[in-house]
Amino acid sequence: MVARIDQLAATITSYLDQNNLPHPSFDANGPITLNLSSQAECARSTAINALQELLDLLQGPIACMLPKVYNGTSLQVISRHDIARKVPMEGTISFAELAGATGLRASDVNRIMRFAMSYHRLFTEPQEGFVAHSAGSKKLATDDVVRAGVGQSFDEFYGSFARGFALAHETDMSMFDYLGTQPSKAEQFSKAMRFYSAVVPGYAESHLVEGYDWASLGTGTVVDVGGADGYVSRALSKAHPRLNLVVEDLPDVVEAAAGKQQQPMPTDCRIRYKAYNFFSPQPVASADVYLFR
Ligand SMILES: C[S@@+](CC[C@H](N)C(=O)[O-])C[C@H]1O[C@@H](n2cnc3c(N)ncnc32)[C@H](O)[C@@H]1O
Repeated sequence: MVARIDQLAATITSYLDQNNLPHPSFDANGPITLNLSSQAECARSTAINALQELLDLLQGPIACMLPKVYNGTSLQVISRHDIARKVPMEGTISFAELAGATGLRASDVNRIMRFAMSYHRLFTEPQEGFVAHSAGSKKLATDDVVRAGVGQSFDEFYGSFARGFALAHETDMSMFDYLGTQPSKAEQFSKAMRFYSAVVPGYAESHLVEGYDWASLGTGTVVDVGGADGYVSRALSKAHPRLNLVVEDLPDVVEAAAGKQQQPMPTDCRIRYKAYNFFSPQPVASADVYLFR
């Protein structure tokens, strides 16, 4: 399959070269479309299908079942605050200036923009802390039809997921309040979180456990905010038994989790459970880490 993709890419490249057309690029001055002949266009769509199949094969059958639209928050924010038009056509603007222009916090702007850069290939960061356009973000800034399409998809449709849940379930409650009234659905939600971490490779808690220098915290305190039944904290505690862990979640979840803790735990495990609503002030002051995932 890879040889076939190579061959198709060569067909496209040779058409572009022969016709003096720009090669695909996310650079701010890169082409938005390739203007291919019907034969080269056929090579392009065949290559895309083959690459998609290769990607699916490498990601495996579970990833093929998962929705692709959960990661729309950065596009929602970019659209709602018209960020593409706040970035200059030439040159850069700092994250801090973008924060000032949008009224958002600089740390939020930083995370949202970097996510859009890596996931959607919108904007670039040519110098640390400074944003410039990519081909996609420049198009978003200059084409009101593209802006409308992104706004409709991510500010209107994506933004109504929460209310959509309430309508679908004929309730005025938020999803988590609703789950609190439906034990079997709450159990499904809790298992679904295990599904993501145990079955979907990129979400495994091992990345969190192995990706940070937890040992440097010694007997420090880690608060696992919205920690569900504490499976992430248990994995952390297993690898770093000296850590003190506090799992915080809504009362129903904590109650159910505490019930499960009758199962044997490692004797040196230091995990406490605390009922807490994260829209209220944090009750555990001065922890070393507040974990939110
Ligand atoms: C997406 S799950 C993530 C669970 C876990 N942190 C993980 O990494 O799998 C979100 C968690 O936040 C909890 N949660 C939702 N609203 C909350 C609130 N207002 N206060 C505290 N926890 C909340 C849910 O009960 C759920 O366990």
